[in-house]
Amino acid sequence: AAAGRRSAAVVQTAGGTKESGVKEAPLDLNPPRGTRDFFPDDMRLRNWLFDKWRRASELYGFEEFDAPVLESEDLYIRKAGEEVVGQLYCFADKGGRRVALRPELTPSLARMVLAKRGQLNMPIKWFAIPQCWRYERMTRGRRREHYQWNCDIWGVGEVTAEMELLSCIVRFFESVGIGSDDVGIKVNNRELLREVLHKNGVPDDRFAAVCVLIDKLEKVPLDHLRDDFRALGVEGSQLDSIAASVRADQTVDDVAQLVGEDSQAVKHLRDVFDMADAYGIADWLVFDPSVVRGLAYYTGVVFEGFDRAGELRAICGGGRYDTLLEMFGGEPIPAVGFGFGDAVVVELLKTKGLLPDFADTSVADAVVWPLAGGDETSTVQQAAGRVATRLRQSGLKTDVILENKKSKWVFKHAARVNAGVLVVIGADEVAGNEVTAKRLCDKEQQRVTLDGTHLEDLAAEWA
Ligand SMILES: Nc1ccc(Br)nc1
Repeated sequence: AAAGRRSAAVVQTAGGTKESGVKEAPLDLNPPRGTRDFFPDDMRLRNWLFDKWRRASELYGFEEFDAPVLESEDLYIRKAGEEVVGQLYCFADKGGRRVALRPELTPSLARMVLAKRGQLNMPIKWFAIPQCWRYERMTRGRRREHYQWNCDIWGVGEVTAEMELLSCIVRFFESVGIGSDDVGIKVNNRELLREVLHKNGVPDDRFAAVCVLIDKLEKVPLDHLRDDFRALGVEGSQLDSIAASVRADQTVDDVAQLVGEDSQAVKHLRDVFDMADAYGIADWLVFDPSVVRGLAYYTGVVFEGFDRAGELRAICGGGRYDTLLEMFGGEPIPAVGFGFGDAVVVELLKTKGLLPDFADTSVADAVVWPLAGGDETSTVQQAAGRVATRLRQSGLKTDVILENKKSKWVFKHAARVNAGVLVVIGADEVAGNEVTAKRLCDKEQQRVTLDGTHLEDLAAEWA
């Protein structure tokens, strides 16, 4: 790569060529297009968000797992015209194998479940926070990677699984100060659409592709999609009837009239809303028959978190996908899950003034300062190493001044890392097996012997 950057001025000389000096093309200091660097301040926010996601997951009894960021491309080859497949970050590796950076986690989870089939204690309730990728033409300048919290329940066909996931999402929102006035969760059931397609004579093998197109109706007018629907054999009054059935301004009763009150789809939907009170999430849920989500493999209840101000893209989304294993040649296992990206929720927190303040983050409890620079530099630096080790072994986050620094710099550094105590080690202190501990909030100080654990106790008290 370095060679690739060099534009060697090659001079033809008698008997051959030689590099006559190399003009280094400037290294591009930006991260690759569509990706992000996480400097410490960025990392503090990311860790804060991931910790909130982890706490919500563990509160609901989910176990953490992960899978490779790189998967066989075969895992994502689906024919329903999904954007996530059209933007696959895929390539041939050096062995000529077709691989892809995962655009989502669910297919990896399905592969893992299939690999361990019969050996897993069902139901499984697993969560992960994978980095997921897409390759999108940068003309739209959107990101090519994001971190997406995933929770999935496998082995439960009952609506109770949906309730666990919906309430886990709500608990997360509440844990970061977001309420049901700020955010709602639209809930629908793809089974409704399947029944409407049956009534309109659309063969079942068109269901997934029709759902992907219906999902686009949220952003694209129906007339712009008529050709795509026609390609699926759905057109004219048939299409108009289907489009009317997914209009957002309908109640569950309205769609029950359309598909019949004895419809399983209606029953499952009513079950969700009937159970919402028990889970304390009734204020969050909104029936919206226009929500189908954009993934081909959803088969049942689907849901989508949204900001009620209507300023942001969907915050999270998920649904039931009972037949996914069939796509991988396995016997189906009922499953339901959601994905929750790290971008929109941070925008929401910003608009609500709910981003955490890390100004008081304690990077270090104690700073150890060897007064180096003179003939005794090595002596005081060794003493600093011993003292820092003792403080660290006692559990105190301890920073050491690693080179000869002036006092003003040291005190400014100690303040920047929000340390509570500065332990100063001069040559005379070393000789007396002592150090000077300074409490930084009020400059009180004590000469402390290194015998016993008094230093650790004092440092812990002053940290
Ligand atoms: N699937 C996916 C992957 C990466 C980003 Br950014 N958005 C969506």
